[in-house]
Amino acid sequence: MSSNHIFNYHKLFKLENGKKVRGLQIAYHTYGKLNADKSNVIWACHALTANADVLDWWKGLFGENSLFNPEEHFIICANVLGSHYGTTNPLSTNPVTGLPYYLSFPEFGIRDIVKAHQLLADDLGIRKLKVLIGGSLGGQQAMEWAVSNPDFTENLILIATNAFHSPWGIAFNESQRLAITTDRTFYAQSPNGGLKGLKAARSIALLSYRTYDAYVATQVESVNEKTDGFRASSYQNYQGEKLCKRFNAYSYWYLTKAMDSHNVGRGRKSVAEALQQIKADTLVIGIPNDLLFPLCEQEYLANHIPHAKFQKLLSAYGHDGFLIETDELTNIIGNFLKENAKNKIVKLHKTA
Ligand SMILES: CC(=O)SCCNC(=O)CCNC(=O)[C@H](O)C(C)(C)COP(=O)(O)OP(=O)(O)OC[C@H]1O[C@@H](n2cnc3c(N)ncnc32)[C@H](O)[C@@H]1OP(=O)(O)O
Ligand SMILES: N[C@@H](CCO)C(=O)O
Repeated sequence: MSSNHIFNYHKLFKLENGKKVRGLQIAYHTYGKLNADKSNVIWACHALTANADVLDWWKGLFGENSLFNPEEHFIICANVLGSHYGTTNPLSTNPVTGLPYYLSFPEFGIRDIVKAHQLLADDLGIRKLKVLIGGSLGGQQAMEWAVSNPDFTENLILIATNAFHSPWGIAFNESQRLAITTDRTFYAQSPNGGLKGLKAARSIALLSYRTYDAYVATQVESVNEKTDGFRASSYQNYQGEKLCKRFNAYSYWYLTKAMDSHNVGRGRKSVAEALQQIKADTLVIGIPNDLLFPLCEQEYLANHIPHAKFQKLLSAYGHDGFLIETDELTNIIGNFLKENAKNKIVKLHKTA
């Protein structure tokens, strides 16, 4: 049902900052079949440390018998530039030197990720998306794509994301990079370089992805006698180690930089004017207790994207709720898509 592929781009890939990537490779998954009129494409953009296998990390929303299912839809998810999961990244071999890039990898931004995915879409002959969806860094990509190519997407779903990364978000990312650079092995430039730092970085990041209540619900002690060895401590260690087993510090470094530089207003008249370029029917979803991407950021999006709808997603988890609350997301997004389809039929009848 799922197939994973590699797209090779044979020309030089020019980044927003003028630097170039030679031999760009994009790892992507597809599920289901493209229908005859190519009107069933769902494109999912992944967040910071996920991969192209959206049926794995977003199960419940994506999968057999789910809202986005391969029986009905042609689902595409591509691994982002700089990530650990198959797309060109700092551990890839630089064709010019014959050596891995590590810290010589060029800095890139959300626009470069989107530009790469547009090349992939063009190569696949995809002219229109039925749905473009993403949360967090995935939402930043989906938004940038809908701004830079407004006719490409029919329905846009933006979850727990923002129009430009906030000083608060940048400060969290910088703290994580500081943790990585205290690990001197980061500069040794080997595949395992900086892993102790990465462990600390993930521990810091989790504090922004979760909530006080989530820690109380899962990590509270059952006895009063403890003075050390707390569950919450072992949880932070475990989560840090878990990421180190599946990711690398260099990709993490560059991807947090890409998130920092996200700003749909750069090089355009303003952030508001950029958002007004969006033509897709848009649903913005915010999580009220999201510490990292607070609700005011999604309210701003909904107020500036033409005719956007806004919905709250309740979650005890905070920001990471967008990956976890798939039943509620199914309800909210399913209703939005049904309503849109109904309105389009009514419009067609009126104009007929
Ligand atoms: C190739 C790949 O593997 S990609 C993996 C997919 N990852 C992604 O897509 C990135 C996005 N995903 C995520 O960020 C996360 O997976 C989320 C937000 C969806 C869920 O987070 P999780 O870490 O799975 O859930 P949660 O915070 O409840 O932690 C549960 C884990 O912590 C462990 N744990 C819980 N409490 C403690 C504790 N006190 N001490 C030690 N370990 C603990 C559990 O045993 C469990 O371990 P497991 O993951 O090995 O089963
Ligand atoms: N938990 C997400 C980041 C939060 O958007 C990830 O690891 O990709």
